[in-house]
Amino acid sequence: MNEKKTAGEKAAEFVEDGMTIGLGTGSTVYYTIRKIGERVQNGLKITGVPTSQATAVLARGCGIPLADLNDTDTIDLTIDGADEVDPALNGIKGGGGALLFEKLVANASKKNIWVVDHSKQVEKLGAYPLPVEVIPFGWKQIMKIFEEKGFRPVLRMKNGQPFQTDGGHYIVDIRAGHAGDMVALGKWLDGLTGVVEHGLFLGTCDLVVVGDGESVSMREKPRETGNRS
Ligand SMILES: O=C(CO)[C@H](O)[C@H](O)COP(=O)(O)O
Repeated sequence: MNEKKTAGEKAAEFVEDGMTIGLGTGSTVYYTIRKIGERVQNGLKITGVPTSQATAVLARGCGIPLADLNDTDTIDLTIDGADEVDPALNGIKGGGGALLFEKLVANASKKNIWVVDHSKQVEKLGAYPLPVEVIPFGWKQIMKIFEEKGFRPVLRMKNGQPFQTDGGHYIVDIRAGHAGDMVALGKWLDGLTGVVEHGLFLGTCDLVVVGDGESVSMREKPRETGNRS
């Protein structure tokens, strides 16, 4: 069973006529976008706000009308993937390198749904390398800081060159498993000069749709979960 497909397609059912929809990036939300595209061909009227160039190309190919985030007042719903999700629906994102635009779109959205296969569910965040988006100037200085903290940083590469995000930045993947307090880690990263964004999405996700074997399950954010960061 293709769990990414079942989860991705299920989430497309939450899209309603007239909505502005944030379109995430990755191989799971791919199926959501394809399904939304089918519904658009059958008369559904929505506007999509893409979180990456790759998603814009995909959505355009599916016939979904698009708008830039700057030309959008409110996003009703964003559907996106994730690399790890804990029981409180906090997560790590950015495995595909689109974390900055994904977080901007997510923060502008009334509701956020994540689509994942069952392997993405974890008790505790941090086994997955945490992507940190940094400016190219002086990136080695930031690597040094991460090394001193024991985060074992790795500059993400593509075809022998540093991977470049759609925003023109680099990504350093760090091992944050031992950090424990992810809220404190997120705040520390937010305060580091040269760091543009990080892949900790805390309090962002309202509902996760999980492909699990033959079935799909859904979990809502527990009420006590705090603010987005
Ligand atoms: O954050 C992301 C891209 O920046 C993706 O949503 C995340 O990496 C999950 O991708 P996939 O569905 O391909 O496993």
